[in-house]
Amino acid sequence: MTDPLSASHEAAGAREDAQVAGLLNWLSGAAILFLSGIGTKAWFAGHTLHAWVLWIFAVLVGLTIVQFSLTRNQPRQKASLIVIAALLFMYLVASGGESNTGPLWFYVFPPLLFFLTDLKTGTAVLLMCCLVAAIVFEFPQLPFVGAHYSYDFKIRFFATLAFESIFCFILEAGRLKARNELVELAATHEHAARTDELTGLSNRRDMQQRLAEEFSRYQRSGHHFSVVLIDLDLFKKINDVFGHDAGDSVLRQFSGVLSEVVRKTDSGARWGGEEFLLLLPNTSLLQALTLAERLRQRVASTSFVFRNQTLPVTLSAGVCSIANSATLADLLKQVDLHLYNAKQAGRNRIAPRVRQSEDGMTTST
Ligand SMILES: Nc1nc2c(ncn2[C@@H]2O[C@H](COP(=O)(O)OP(=O)(O)OP(=O)(O)O)[C@@H](O)[C@H]2O)c(=O)[nH]1
Repeated sequence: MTDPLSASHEAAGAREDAQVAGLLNWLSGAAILFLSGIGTKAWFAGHTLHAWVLWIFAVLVGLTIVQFSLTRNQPRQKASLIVIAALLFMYLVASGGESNTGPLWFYVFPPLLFFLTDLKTGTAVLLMCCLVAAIVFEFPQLPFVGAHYSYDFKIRFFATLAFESIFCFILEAGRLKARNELVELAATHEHAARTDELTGLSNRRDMQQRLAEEFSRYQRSGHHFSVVLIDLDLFKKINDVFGHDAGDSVLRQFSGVLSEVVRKTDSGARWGGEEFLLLLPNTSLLQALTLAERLRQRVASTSFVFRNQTLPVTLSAGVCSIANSATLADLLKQVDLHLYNAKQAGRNRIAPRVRQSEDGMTTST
């Protein structure tokens, strides 16, 4: 049977992905504006090559937006942005940018890295870039290195960068911890709102949502589904004779049997007091009747025990397919009517009944 808790986690994950996608686009747009603007300034200051390099980086960032809109692959977009940012900062350190101010942009790198990737990868990339910066600082005669930095600048640059990186790391670790706790809490609350406390099955509210989703899927794709409305027989008697705790125990034991009998794709919910509703996707009326009958037999042959006393438990059920109903409300009305007929016919049975005709065809009445 489908698990309401994993559904809550999936919903939270999808919401977060959508938020990150929006933020990434905003960030990329801002980066393009900055790079184009500073490139233009460099152009007018006579630093033609520097201007072209910055514009090329602006185009590369633009390409990551195009890449994401075509593939919807967020991890790949993030990886591309990390590579672009690392190359840009390396270029700024090696060339010195305008008036040797290039390394100042390096301070943008730590928070950006921790936003784009996890703490471990972010730290690894940051250390690697710092190593390259240290080599550039130490060996200004290397090819592609056009900047010379003073000893004081180098010391202060690494000291402040180390301070900023550690600070960013601690903040990000705290943010992640708080975020995980919040996601867990939200999922727990959402799970509680969808679950019946006594049996652990979905509650009526969750089932109504599932029914609405399945009905719109049926309208779109034409895939049939069926429902089974189950009522435990003479349940009041169990409560009266054995006590309310015994009744609660029967409801829990029955839920266990129900979960064992139905398929993983089916959903079962506690519909009301001692009533349960099964939603069976891609299931015809006859298939649903077969499953309901199997469940009835299983319950009738199971020993429900409470404090060493065996309790008499049987069920009656109504079954209906969406193929025989115009609307969801009509489906629920019909299945309720079938349940009523099963009760009227003497309980411990399923309605409509299945008949084997002379030509071997199976029909329901
Ligand atoms: N122990 C327990 N009993 C419940 C719970 N919810 C509903 N009930 C009881 O279930 C009983 C249902 O009784 P009825 O509606 O008369 O139905 P029934 O005795 O099952 O008779 P039929 O449905 O006609 O077979 C009532 O006594 C309710 O109090 C619950 O959560 N725990």
